[in-house]
Amino acid sequence: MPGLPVINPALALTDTALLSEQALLQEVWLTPKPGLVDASNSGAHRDMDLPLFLASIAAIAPWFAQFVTAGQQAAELPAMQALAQVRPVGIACEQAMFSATAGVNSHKGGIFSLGLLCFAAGRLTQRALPLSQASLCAEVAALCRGLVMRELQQSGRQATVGERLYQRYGLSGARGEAQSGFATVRRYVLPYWYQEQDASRRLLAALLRLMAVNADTNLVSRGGLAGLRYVQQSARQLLNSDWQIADLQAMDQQLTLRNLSPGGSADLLAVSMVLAAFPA
Ligand SMILES: CC(C)(COP(=O)(O)OP(=O)(O)OC[C@H]1O[C@@H](n2cnc3c(N)ncnc32)[C@H](O)[C@@H]1O)[C@@H](O)C(=O)NCCC(=O)NCCS
Ligand SMILES: Nc1ncnc2c1ncn2[C@@H]1O[C@H](COP(=O)(O)OP(=O)(O)OP(=O)(O)O)[C@@H](O)[C@H]1O
Repeated sequence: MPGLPVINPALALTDTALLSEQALLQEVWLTPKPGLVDASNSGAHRDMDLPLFLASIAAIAPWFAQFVTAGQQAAELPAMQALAQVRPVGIACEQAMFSATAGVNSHKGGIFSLGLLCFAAGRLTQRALPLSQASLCAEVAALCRGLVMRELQQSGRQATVGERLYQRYGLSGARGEAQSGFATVRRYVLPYWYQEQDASRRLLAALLRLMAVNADTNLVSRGGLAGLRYVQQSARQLLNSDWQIADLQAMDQQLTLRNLSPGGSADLLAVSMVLAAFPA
């Protein structure tokens, strides 16, 4: 696939920030992705395309090292207090994204999840602890302990999509997934990572696995619970078959027609790519 950058395994143990940037690049170039922005089309999106995503990634990329540094600086704080140290960095990074995209939300979810991973990596390395899928996910879970209760259950706020969908359906979205230590990624994606030999097919299979199970608030905000169910069932059907690229292209058309975009699963695909670079 033209333009698809490849993660250099030699970086895996040393640079979570660089891995995060490469994961975002790989995610957006990966084609065909149902309903999402990719190299062929903008899926269900009318306000975004590949050049906008590349501009957004260029704006976000320098922040990943800031998340790692913030983690190193907050290494000695108890996990529950450390989250407050990373949030201003996350918000500044979101602002850099919105400046680069003229106000379009291209990567809010990705910034949140990858920012937490980078912050966790900084905290662990500063304490001379080994980086692994298990240690990174446990650290993110510890950082986010109580987040869903504080920000979604108790606050009662309905300012963002995620806050509204929690009040309405009890979906905890990106916060819930982080608080669980990326349980969806650990349970449904990483164990099957090397089942596919071809790099691009491996990523597409991982995306299908995510779409089959993830309670993606992007899908619910665009198509209600029926939209979420539709995507989960379509992905499950493909996973139970000998799926080919043409099947993903057909699914792309169906999701685009229905205005459905699994943005949360795209974010978790990037998280999966970063984690897959580390030992279990
Ligand atoms: C928590 C955030 C994502 C709030 O957004 P919101 O309330 O709309 O939440 P919601 O979960 O619905 O979705 C946000 C985005 O996450 C992604 N997402 C949706 N569902 C899921 C899911 N199940 N799992 C993972 N990601 C998901 C989508 O891309 C979506 O657009 C975030 O914007 C925030 O609080 N930002 C402040 C910066 C910050 O705290 N950073 C800390 C670490 S960097
Ligand atoms: N390739 C991709 N294509 C589309 N969305 C993606 C992609 N990769 C990640 N995402 C995630 O999807 C989210 C954007 O989804 P969406 O545009 O549906 O949200 P929104 O802007 O809140 O809603 P709307 O467009 O309905 O106003 C981003 O936060 C981003 O993290």
